[in-house]
Amino acid sequence: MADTGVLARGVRRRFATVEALSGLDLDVPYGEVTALVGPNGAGKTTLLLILATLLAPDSGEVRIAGIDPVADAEAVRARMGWMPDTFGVYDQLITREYLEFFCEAYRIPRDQARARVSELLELVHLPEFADRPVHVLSRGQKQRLGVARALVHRPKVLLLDEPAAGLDPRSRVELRDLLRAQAAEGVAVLVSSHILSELEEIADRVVFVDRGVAVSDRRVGELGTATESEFRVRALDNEALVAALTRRAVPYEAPAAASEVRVRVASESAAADLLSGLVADGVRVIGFAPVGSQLESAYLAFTEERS
Ligand SMILES: Nc1ncnc2c1ncn2[C@@H]1O[C@H](COP(=O)(O)OP(=O)(O)OP(=O)(O)O)[C@@H](O)[C@H]1O
Repeated sequence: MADTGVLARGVRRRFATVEALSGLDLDVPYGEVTALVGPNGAGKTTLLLILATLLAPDSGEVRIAGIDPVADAEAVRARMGWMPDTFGVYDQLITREYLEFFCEAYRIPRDQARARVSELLELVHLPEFADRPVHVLSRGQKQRLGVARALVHRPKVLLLDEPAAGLDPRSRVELRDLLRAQAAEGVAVLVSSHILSELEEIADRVVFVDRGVAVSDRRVGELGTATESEFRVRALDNEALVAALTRRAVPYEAPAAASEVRVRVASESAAADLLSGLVADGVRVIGFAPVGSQLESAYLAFTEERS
Protein backbone atom coordinates (compact mmCIF):
# COMPACT_ATOMS: atom_id res chain seq x y z
CA MET A 1 0.00 0.00 0.00
CA ALA A 2 2.84 2.39 0.84
CA ASP A 3 4.15 1.90 -2.69
CA THR A 4 1.16 3.51 -4.31
CA GLY A 5 0.87 7.29 -4.56
CA VAL A 6 -2.92 7.23 -4.43
CA LEU A 7 -5.15 4.43 -3.31
CA ALA A 8 -8.94 4.64 -3.20
CA ARG A 9 -11.29 1.80 -2.32
CA GLY A 10 -15.08 1.92 -2.39
CA VAL A 11 -15.21 5.71 -2.14
CA ARG A 12 -18.70 7.16 -1.90
CA ARG A 13 -19.83 10.78 -1.81
CA ARG A 14 -23.35 12.10 -2.09
CA PHE A 15 -24.57 15.67 -2.59
CA ALA A 16 -28.23 15.73 -1.51
CA THR A 17 -29.93 13.37 -3.99
CA VAL A 18 -26.97 13.06 -6.35
CA GLU A 19 -24.51 10.26 -5.75
CA ALA A 20 -21.32 11.78 -7.25
CA LEU A 21 -19.13 8.80 -6.29
CA SER A 22 -20.67 5.37 -5.82
CA GLY A 23 -17.89 3.07 -4.66
CA LEU A 24 -14.89 4.15 -6.70
CA ASP A 25 -11.58 2.24 -6.71
CA LEU A 26 -8.34 3.78 -7.99
CA ASP A 27 -4.59 3.20 -7.83
CA VAL A 28 -2.06 5.78 -8.95
CA PRO A 29 1.46 4.31 -8.93
CA TYR A 30 4.63 6.32 -8.41
CA GLY A 31 6.63 7.10 -11.53
CA GLU A 32 3.62 7.15 -13.84
CA VAL A 33 1.06 9.58 -15.18
CA THR A 34 -2.46 8.27 -14.67
CA ALA A 35 -5.32 10.00 -16.47
CA LEU A 36 -8.86 10.22 -15.21
CA VAL A 37 -11.26 10.38 -18.13
CA GLY A 38 -15.03 10.52 -18.15
CA PRO A 39 -18.09 12.44 -19.25
CA ASN A 40 -19.29 15.64 -17.54
CA GLY A 41 -20.62 14.91 -14.10
CA ALA A 42 -18.86 11.54 -13.85
CA GLY A 43 -17.38 12.47 -10.48
CA LYS A 44 -13.79 13.35 -11.42
CA THR A 45 -13.62 16.69 -9.62
CA THR A 46 -15.37 15.25 -6.57
CA LEU A 47 -12.75 12.51 -6.41
CA LEU A 48 -9.85 14.93 -6.85
CA LEU A 49 -11.22 17.18 -4.09
CA ILE A 50 -11.34 14.18 -1.75
CA LEU A 51 -7.77 13.18 -2.66
CA ALA A 52 -6.64 16.77 -2.14
CA THR A 53 -8.08 16.75 1.43
CA LEU A 54 -10.67 19.39 0.51
CA LEU A 55 -13.77 17.20 0.76
CA ALA A 56 -14.49 14.24 3.03
CA PRO A 57 -15.87 11.03 1.54
CA ASP A 58 -19.07 9.60 3.06
CA SER A 59 -17.41 6.19 3.16
CA GLY A 60 -14.56 4.19 1.66
CA GLU A 61 -10.84 4.16 2.12
CA VAL A 62 -8.36 6.72 0.75
CA ARG A 63 -4.59 6.85 1.13
CA ILE A 64 -2.26 9.50 -0.30
CA ALA A 65 1.38 8.44 0.00
CA GLY A 66 0.10 5.88 2.51
CA ILE A 67 -1.69 8.48 4.66
CA ASP A 68 -5.42 8.88 5.30
CA PRO A 69 -6.44 12.44 4.22
CA VAL A 70 -9.38 12.49 6.63
CA ALA A 71 -7.32 11.48 9.65
CA ASP A 72 -4.24 13.59 8.86
CA ALA A 73 -4.87 16.22 6.20
CA GLU A 74 -1.75 18.17 7.14
CA ALA A 75 0.58 15.22 6.58
CA VAL A 76 -1.10 14.57 3.23
CA ARG A 77 -0.73 18.21 2.18
CA ALA A 78 2.98 18.06 2.96
CA ARG A 79 3.34 15.25 0.40
CA MET A 80 0.75 16.20 -2.20
CA GLY A 81 0.66 19.00 -4.79
CA TRP A 82 -2.72 20.16 -6.08
CA MET A 83 -3.72 22.21 -9.08
CA PRO A 84 -7.48 22.89 -9.28
CA ASP A 85 -9.24 23.45 -12.62
CA THR A 86 -9.63 27.14 -11.93
CA PHE A 87 -7.26 28.87 -9.60
CA GLY A 88 -6.81 32.50 -8.81
CA VAL A 89 -3.44 34.08 -9.15
CA TYR A 90 -2.70 37.14 -7.10
CA ASP A 91 -2.44 39.43 -10.11
CA GLN A 92 -0.70 42.29 -8.38
CA LEU A 93 2.19 40.14 -7.16
CA ILE A 94 5.46 39.75 -8.99
CA THR A 95 5.85 36.18 -10.30
CA ARG A 96 8.78 35.47 -7.97
CA GLU A 97 6.85 36.84 -4.95
CA TYR A 98 3.88 34.69 -5.88
CA LEU A 99 5.93 31.51 -5.59
CA GLU A 100 7.76 32.79 -2.49
CA PHE A 101 4.38 33.29 -0.86
CA PHE A 102 3.58 29.59 -1.37
CA CYS A 103 7.05 28.59 -0.15
CA GLU A 104 6.24 30.45 3.04
CA ALA A 105 2.87 28.69 3.29
CA TYR A 106 4.78 25.39 3.11
CA ARG A 107 7.22 26.66 5.78
CA ILE A 108 10.23 26.56 3.48
CA PRO A 109 12.93 28.72 5.14
CA ARG A 110 13.45 32.06 3.37
CA ASP A 111 17.07 31.40 2.41
CA GLN A 112 16.05 28.18 0.67
CA ALA A 113 12.88 29.64 -0.83
CA ARG A 114 14.75 32.00 -3.16
CA ALA A 115 16.77 29.19 -4.69
CA ARG A 116 13.71 26.94 -4.90
CA VAL A 117 11.72 29.63 -6.72
CA SER A 118 14.53 30.16 -9.27
CA GLU A 119 14.69 26.41 -9.81
CA LEU A 120 10.93 26.18 -10.32
CA LEU A 121 10.85 29.12 -12.73
CA GLU A 122 13.50 27.35 -14.82
CA LEU A 123 11.55 24.12 -14.65
CA VAL A 124 8.36 25.68 -15.99
CA HIS A 125 10.22 27.86 -18.51
CA LEU A 126 9.28 31.16 -16.95
CA PRO A 127 12.61 32.60 -15.70
CA GLU A 128 12.27 35.73 -17.85
CA PHE A 129 9.01 36.53 -16.03
CA ALA A 130 10.54 36.31 -12.54
CA ASP A 131 10.40 40.05 -11.97
CA ARG A 132 7.23 40.81 -13.88
CA PRO A 133 3.72 40.97 -12.44
CA VAL A 134 1.65 37.78 -12.62
CA HIS A 135 -1.06 39.55 -14.64
CA VAL A 136 1.18 39.86 -17.72
CA LEU A 137 1.40 36.07 -18.05
CA SER A 138 -0.64 34.40 -20.80
CA ARG A 139 -3.11 31.65 -19.95
CA GLY A 140 -0.58 28.91 -20.75
CA GLN A 141 2.10 30.66 -18.72
CA LYS A 142 -0.29 31.04 -15.76
CA GLN A 143 -1.09 27.34 -16.05
CA ARG A 144 2.63 26.53 -15.85
CA LEU A 145 2.94 28.87 -12.88
CA GLY A 146 0.12 26.84 -11.31
CA VAL A 147 2.14 23.67 -11.79
CA ALA A 148 5.18 25.38 -10.24
CA ARG A 149 3.02 26.40 -7.29
CA ALA A 150 1.88 22.79 -6.86
CA LEU A 151 5.52 21.64 -6.91
CA VAL A 152 6.90 24.13 -4.39
CA HIS A 153 7.35 21.53 -1.63
CA ARG A 154 8.52 18.65 -3.91
CA PRO A 155 5.38 16.55 -3.51
CA LYS A 156 5.45 12.79 -4.08
CA VAL A 157 1.89 12.92 -5.40
CA LEU A 158 0.70 15.50 -7.93
CA LEU A 159 -3.02 16.00 -8.63
CA LEU A 160 -4.18 18.19 -11.52
CA ASP A 161 -7.77 18.90 -12.52
CA GLU A 162 -8.07 19.69 -16.26
CA PRO A 163 -4.60 21.22 -16.55
CA ALA A 164 -4.65 21.30 -20.35
CA ALA A 165 -8.01 23.07 -20.71
CA GLY A 166 -7.79 26.18 -22.83
CA LEU A 167 -4.14 25.74 -23.73
CA ASP A 168 -2.81 26.12 -27.25
CA PRO A 169 -0.91 23.16 -28.78
CA ARG A 170 2.51 24.51 -27.84
CA SER A 171 1.53 25.12 -24.21
CA ARG A 172 0.03 21.63 -24.09
CA VAL A 173 3.28 20.08 -25.30
CA GLU A 174 5.17 22.03 -22.62
CA LEU A 175 2.73 20.89 -19.96
CA ARG A 176 3.05 17.30 -21.17
CA ASP A 177 6.85 17.44 -20.95
CA LEU A 178 6.61 18.90 -17.47
CA LEU A 179 4.31 16.14 -16.21
CA ARG A 180 6.35 13.40 -17.87
CA ALA A 181 9.47 14.80 -16.21
CA GLN A 182 7.77 14.67 -12.81
CA ALA A 183 6.79 11.04 -13.36
CA ALA A 184 10.36 10.27 -14.42
CA GLU A 185 11.47 11.67 -11.04
CA GLY A 186 9.21 9.12 -9.33
CA VAL A 187 6.19 11.33 -8.63
CA ALA A 188 2.71 9.77 -8.84
CA VAL A 189 0.83 12.08 -11.23
CA LEU A 190 -2.97 12.02 -11.56
CA VAL A 191 -4.53 14.25 -14.17
CA SER A 192 -8.14 14.63 -15.23
CA SER A 193 -8.91 15.79 -18.72
CA HIS A 194 -11.33 15.89 -21.62
CA ILE A 195 -8.66 16.38 -24.26
CA LEU A 196 -8.31 12.74 -25.20
CA SER A 197 -5.80 13.08 -28.01
CA GLU A 198 -3.41 14.91 -25.70
CA LEU A 199 -3.79 12.41 -22.89
CA GLU A 200 -2.56 9.65 -25.13
CA GLU A 201 0.83 11.33 -25.12
CA ILE A 202 0.79 12.44 -21.49
CA ALA A 203 -0.50 9.36 -19.74
CA ASP A 204 0.81 5.86 -19.07
CA ARG A 205 -2.54 4.64 -17.82
CA VAL A 206 -6.10 5.75 -18.37
CA VAL A 207 -8.89 5.21 -15.88
CA PHE A 208 -12.36 5.73 -17.31
CA VAL A 209 -14.85 7.06 -14.77
CA ASP A 210 -18.58 7.04 -15.31
CA ARG A 211 -21.44 7.71 -12.89
CA GLY A 212 -19.19 7.70 -9.90
CA VAL A 213 -17.25 4.47 -10.48
CA ALA A 214 -14.06 3.54 -12.32
CA VAL A 215 -15.32 1.37 -15.17
CA SER A 216 -12.07 0.53 -16.88
CA ASP A 217 -8.36 0.85 -16.28
CA ARG A 218 -5.95 0.40 -19.18
CA ARG A 219 -2.39 1.08 -20.14
CA VAL A 220 -2.28 3.54 -23.03
CA GLY A 221 -0.30 1.16 -25.28
CA GLU A 222 -3.00 -1.48 -24.91
CA LEU A 223 -5.93 0.75 -25.75
CA GLY A 224 -6.14 -0.03 -29.42
CA THR A 225 -5.92 -3.78 -29.19
CA ALA A 226 -9.16 -4.52 -27.41
CA THR A 227 -11.59 -2.28 -29.23
CA GLU A 228 -13.10 -2.25 -32.66
CA SER A 229 -12.05 0.90 -34.43
CA GLU A 230 -12.56 2.82 -37.59
CA PHE A 231 -9.77 3.49 -40.09
CA ARG A 232 -9.60 6.03 -42.88
CA VAL A 233 -8.15 4.61 -46.09
CA ARG A 234 -7.06 6.58 -49.17
CA ALA A 235 -5.81 5.13 -52.44
CA LEU A 236 -4.74 6.58 -55.78
CA ASP A 237 -7.58 4.67 -57.38
CA ASN A 238 -10.67 4.76 -55.20
CA GLU A 239 -12.59 2.26 -57.34
CA ALA A 240 -9.84 -0.34 -57.03
CA LEU A 241 -9.85 0.18 -53.26
CA VAL A 242 -13.63 -0.28 -52.98
CA ALA A 243 -13.46 -3.38 -55.22
CA ALA A 244 -10.74 -4.93 -53.03
CA LEU A 245 -12.71 -4.21 -49.85
CA THR A 246 -15.81 -5.76 -51.38
CA ARG A 247 -13.87 -8.90 -52.40
CA ARG A 248 -12.50 -9.17 -48.89
CA ALA A 249 -15.96 -8.60 -47.33
CA VAL A 250 -14.67 -5.74 -45.21
CA PRO A 251 -17.46 -3.40 -44.11
CA TYR A 252 -16.83 0.10 -45.44
CA GLU A 253 -18.42 3.47 -45.97
CA ALA A 254 -17.52 5.51 -49.03
CA PRO A 255 -19.14 8.96 -48.86
CA ALA A 256 -19.86 10.07 -52.44
CA ALA A 257 -18.03 13.37 -52.21
CA ALA A 258 -15.04 12.16 -50.19
CA SER A 259 -11.78 10.86 -51.57
CA GLU A 260 -11.43 8.38 -48.74
CA VAL A 261 -13.13 5.24 -47.49
CA ARG A 262 -13.81 4.35 -43.86
CA VAL A 263 -13.48 0.76 -42.74
CA ARG A 264 -14.30 -0.94 -39.44
CA VAL A 265 -11.76 -3.40 -38.13
CA ALA A 266 -11.82 -5.56 -35.02
CA SER A 267 -8.35 -4.73 -33.76
CA GLU A 268 -5.04 -3.07 -34.65
CA SER A 269 -3.79 -6.43 -35.80
CA ALA A 270 -6.76 -6.78 -38.20
CA ALA A 271 -5.98 -3.28 -39.49
CA ALA A 272 -2.37 -4.26 -40.20
CA ASP A 273 -3.54 -7.43 -42.02
CA LEU A 274 -6.00 -5.43 -44.08
CA LEU A 275 -3.32 -2.92 -45.12
CA SER A 276 -0.91 -5.61 -46.25
CA GLY A 277 -3.79 -7.42 -48.02
CA LEU A 278 -4.78 -4.29 -49.94
CA VAL A 279 -1.20 -3.71 -51.02
CA ALA A 280 -0.93 -7.36 -52.09
CA ASP A 281 -4.13 -6.87 -54.14
CA GLY A 282 -2.34 -4.11 -56.04
CA VAL A 283 -4.26 -1.21 -54.44
CA ARG A 284 -1.97 1.84 -54.36
CA VAL A 285 -2.67 2.95 -50.77
CA ILE A 286 -1.57 6.49 -49.88
CA GLY A 287 -3.23 6.85 -46.49
CA PHE A 288 -4.23 4.44 -43.73
CA ALA A 289 -4.93 5.90 -40.30
CA PRO A 290 -7.27 5.45 -37.35
CA VAL A 291 -10.18 7.87 -37.20
CA GLY A 292 -9.65 9.86 -34.01
CA SER A 293 -7.17 8.63 -31.45
CA GLN A 294 -7.08 5.16 -29.91
CA LEU A 295 -8.09 6.72 -26.65
CA GLU A 296 -11.04 8.39 -28.34
CA SER A 297 -12.16 5.06 -29.85
CA ALA A 298 -11.86 3.33 -26.47
CA TYR A 299 -13.73 6.18 -24.77
CA LEU A 300 -16.56 6.11 -27.32
CA ALA A 301 -16.78 2.33 -27.07
CA PHE A 302 -17.10 2.42 -23.30
CA THR A 303 -19.66 5.26 -23.22
CA GLU A 304 -21.69 3.43 -25.89
CA GLU A 305 -21.66 0.22 -23.84
CA ARG A 306 -23.06 2.03 -20.86
CA SER A 307 -25.73 4.16 -22.53
N1 LIG B 1 -21.09 20.83 -4.29
C1 LIG B 1 -21.99 20.12 -4.96
N2 LIG B 1 -23.30 20.17 -4.66
C2 LIG B 1 -24.21 19.43 -5.33
N3 LIG B 1 -23.91 18.58 -6.33
C3 LIG B 1 -22.63 18.48 -6.68
C4 LIG B 1 -21.59 19.24 -6.02
N4 LIG B 1 -20.40 18.91 -6.60
C5 LIG B 1 -20.67 18.01 -7.57
N5 LIG B 1 -22.00 17.74 -7.61
C6 LIG B 1 -22.65 16.77 -8.52
O1 LIG B 1 -21.94 15.56 -8.48
C7 LIG B 1 -21.80 14.99 -9.77
C8 LIG B 1 -20.32 14.81 -10.11
O2 LIG B 1 -19.72 16.10 -10.30
P1 LIG B 1 -18.16 16.31 -10.60
O3 LIG B 1 -17.94 17.79 -10.64
O4 LIG B 1 -17.37 15.50 -9.67
O5 LIG B 1 -18.05 15.68 -12.07
P2 LIG B 1 -16.86 15.80 -13.14
O6 LIG B 1 -16.63 14.42 -13.61
O7 LIG B 1 -15.73 16.55 -12.55
O8 LIG B 1 -17.55 16.65 -14.27
P3 LIG B 1 -16.90 17.70 -15.32
O9 LIG B 1 -16.14 16.88 -16.28
O10 LIG B 1 -18.11 18.32 -15.93
O11 LIG B 1 -16.07 18.67 -14.53
C9 LIG B 1 -22.54 15.93 -10.71
O12 LIG B 1 -23.83 15.41 -10.92
C10 LIG B 1 -22.59 17.23 -9.96
O13 LIG B 1 -23.72 17.98 -10.32
